[in-house]
Amino acid sequence: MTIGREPFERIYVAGAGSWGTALAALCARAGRQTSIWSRGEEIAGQINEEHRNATYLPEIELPSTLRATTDRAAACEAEGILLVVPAQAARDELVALREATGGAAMPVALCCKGIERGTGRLMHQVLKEAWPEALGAVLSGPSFAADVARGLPTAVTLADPDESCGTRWLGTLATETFRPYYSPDVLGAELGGAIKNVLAIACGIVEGRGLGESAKAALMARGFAEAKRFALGMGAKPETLAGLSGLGDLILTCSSRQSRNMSLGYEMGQGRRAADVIAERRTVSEGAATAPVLVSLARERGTDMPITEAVAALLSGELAVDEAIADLMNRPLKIEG
Ligand SMILES: NC(=O)C1=CN([C@@H]2O[C@H](COP(=O)(O)OP(=O)(O)OC[C@H]3O[C@@H](n4cnc5c(N)ncnc54)[C@H](O)[C@@H]3O)[C@@H](O)[C@H]2O)C=CC1
Ligand SMILES: O=C(CO)COP(=O)(O)O
Repeated sequence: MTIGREPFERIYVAGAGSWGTALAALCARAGRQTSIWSRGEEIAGQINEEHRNATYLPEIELPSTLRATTDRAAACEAEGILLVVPAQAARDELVALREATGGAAMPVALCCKGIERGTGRLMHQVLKEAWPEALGAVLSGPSFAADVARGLPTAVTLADPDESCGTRWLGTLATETFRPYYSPDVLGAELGGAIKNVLAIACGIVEGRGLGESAKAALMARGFAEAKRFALGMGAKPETLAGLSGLGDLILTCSSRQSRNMSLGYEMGQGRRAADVIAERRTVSEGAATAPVLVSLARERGTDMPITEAVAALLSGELAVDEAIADLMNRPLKIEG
């Protein structure tokens, strides 16, 4: 396998939130001709004129070569697209991009971490339906936008069923401080990223409620067990779950209140209603939308996911924190696995 040959030289980033902006800055600094699409004129103007995204990544000076636009026609010039809108907005964005590019066979790296409400589809399945000609890949792993934008060392998974396209993505994204590893396992990479967001809410609740470090470690380990149970049942590979996009991202997101999911859980643990916390934020907490969908999928498949069930019930207000803890602790004793 020859890694990193023939990078995509022209990149279009769909979404100018924190992660889209960080990835666009990464590509532009690596010398790629990069355009970033924003829904709003204000952010596009700021990026072009002040080289800053004051709303989503205020402390970072962006490269002056990065061009922002509100016109999806810019995607026609690209050799590769990074999709970085919230998971629930992915389908509409992909349909619009397909129209803008005339249904081109475009490499599209899916960077959002979530499962679609209503359909239970993963992002690569949404891509297949919304833009069947596109060549899908998944970029996932432990990577806070602010860390990547600052150039702090980061390693992630780039999953692509097509090895030659995958190695082109590696060559496109790799820098001295950003290290993508190739995997063919799109399903595993996506599931790890989507499920860890739900588990991070649970860890935040434990921290916010002051239940201690031992409880948090137990939750992470049992959370990982249920993530693995579900993902392997769907056909994901165990090594992907144990890797950067699975265990790696679970550790990061559960450990830091920099995570929007973890901090949402923290506020819930402090007694606030999830809906109130979500309503006052500008940024997305993907786990809140993914939790109920994941519960439905797990029930359909007969997979036991007690922590995910508890998070969904806490988010909807059906259950109080202390009741959820008591339910989890009083389950029948069983063999670990
Ligand atoms: N921020 C991070 O550190 C990381 C985020 N991600 C994932 O990237 C995805 C995007 O997250 P962020 O950029 O952090 O979110 P964000 O909350 O910082 O920004 C969201 C962006 O999406 C846009 N947006 C919102 N609704 C939209 C819609 N209906 N149609 C089109 N655009 C819409 C917003 O205008 C904004 O530009 C999420 O799935 C997240 O899990 C993945 C890795 C790291
Ligand atoms: O996915 C992330 C880090 O890898 C970011 O997590 P949050 O969306 O919870 O902030």
